[in-house]
Amino acid sequence: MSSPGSSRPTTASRPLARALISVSDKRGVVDFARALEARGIELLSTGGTHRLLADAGIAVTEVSRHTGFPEIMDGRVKTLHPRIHGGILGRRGQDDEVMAEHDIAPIDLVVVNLYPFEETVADPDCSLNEAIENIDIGGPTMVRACAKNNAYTTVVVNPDDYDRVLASLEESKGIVDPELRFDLAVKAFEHTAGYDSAIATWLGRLVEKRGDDGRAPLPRTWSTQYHKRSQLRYGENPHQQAAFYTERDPAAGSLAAAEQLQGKALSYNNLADTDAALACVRAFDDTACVIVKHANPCGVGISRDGTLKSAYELAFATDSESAFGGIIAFNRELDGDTARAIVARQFVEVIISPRISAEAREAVSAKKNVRLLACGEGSGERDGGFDLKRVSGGLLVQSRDDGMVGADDLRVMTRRAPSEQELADLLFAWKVARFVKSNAIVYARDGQTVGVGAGQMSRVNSARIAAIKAEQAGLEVSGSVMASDAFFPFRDGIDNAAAAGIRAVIQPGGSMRDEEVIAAADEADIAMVFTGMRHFRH
Ligand SMILES: NC(=O)c1ncn([C@@H]2O[C@H](COP(=O)(O)O)[C@@H](O)[C@H]2O)c1NC=O
Repeated sequence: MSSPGSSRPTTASRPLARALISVSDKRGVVDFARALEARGIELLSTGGTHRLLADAGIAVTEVSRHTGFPEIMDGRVKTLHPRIHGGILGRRGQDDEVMAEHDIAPIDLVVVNLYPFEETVADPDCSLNEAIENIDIGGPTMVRACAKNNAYTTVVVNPDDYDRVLASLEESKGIVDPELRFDLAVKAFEHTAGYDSAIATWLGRLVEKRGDDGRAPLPRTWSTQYHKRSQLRYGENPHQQAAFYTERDPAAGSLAAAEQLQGKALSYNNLADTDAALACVRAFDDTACVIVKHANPCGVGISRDGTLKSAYELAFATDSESAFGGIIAFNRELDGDTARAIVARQFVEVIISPRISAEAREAVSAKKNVRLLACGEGSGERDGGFDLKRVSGGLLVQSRDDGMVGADDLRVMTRRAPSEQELADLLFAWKVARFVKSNAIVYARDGQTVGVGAGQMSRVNSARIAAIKAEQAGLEVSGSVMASDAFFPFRDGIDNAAAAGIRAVIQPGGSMRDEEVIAAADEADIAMVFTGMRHFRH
């Protein structure tokens, strides 16, 4: 660990003599306080924490007794007193005289965690008053003071760190190691920064105008906190620096919550592509497999016989060339049969699945470099999630594209309505198209992608590429359906599809030339439905 541009404080400390404990999250605090007491450390504490410790038989002095000033205003003022803050902030050796003059006893350890603001406002019915009352003032003030004075004092904001502090006290004869004090101080500033950003974000929504759609407005300032999970070898390219940051408590089923069971360290591109694969496979209720290459699905399959292997084989068959070195995602437990089929057939960078069977683990272990991830069950997302995109000098923020359409949302625009099978294929192709970079064209049949055309500047070219892919794979376009992530600006897209034998089309509609496009479909006896929803993905 190194701190740029500064030397690490190593000021010699006296043994820790006095601690102040004031916690909302009371997990583990009784045992911790008891261990401090056993070391002869004097304990001070605020109302609720004091009651808990005293009831447990621990010798503890109430802060109000220590300051000679009662807790007032329903706890709004408890620790905001010079005898507390002077005791925390005094520079040992330098401020001793002034401390003695004002009868301020040094406080060497501050154990504080804050009012649960985020948990409180997570309730959609939380009132402004409730939110305001859950803004902790005294806690962050002590935390910041103690973190600032870490040359002499120790601050603990997370119960998970109690053991580290006790171990250090044990090792260094009652003095907390300076490296640990500094680490805990930085953690404390991160903690208060995250706390304040949560407050600013929640309140920052209230000062912005609610849109016509009735949705809660985006906050005035964007300041979400992410925590460094791992330093990556490099970014998208070897000359780029990179790291993986995650939410404090990632949702179950998310990439950030996934456990890596084997394989090389995940790279930046592995993480980005795995996220794309996971998002796509999660869109399916049926047993599905998605293979992603360079952020686009190159093959998607829905099991025809209930086995995961069948889903994988269909996905692989769409574009076996691109699947080489790809990312494979499943929405069911990875079983031994499927794992064996993968490792026997192809080079794969990452396999991710909610759960991995012991047999599958054994099969993949033959290829020790393959990264095997279990992400757990769950949607992987929390409501109200946003996509962020850096632009020069700014940040674009949008709510996630989680718009779904079902059979009832579709408008049949052509003389011929899709058959039941065509309708199922259309909905499948539409789900896949949502995860393909624009312009996206997906040909599909019987729960299998037949060809995927991604990321082209012209929709017609995406359609051509999808056809080329199908031809290369030896899959029949004739009789398939086509999904387009956005409307067809001209009838040529439909004319080409008709020439290739496409039987049904799903697209948002909304072009100036929709009538021409519909006429082209009618001329070819193609059934076409409009979703009324676009899925651009840039
Ligand atoms: N007002 C104060 O002076 C004050 N001092 C400490 N607190 C908070 O009071 C909580 C603990 O309260 P109690 O020990 O009464 O359960 C902690 O989350 C702590 O951060 C305060 N509360 C809010 O600001």
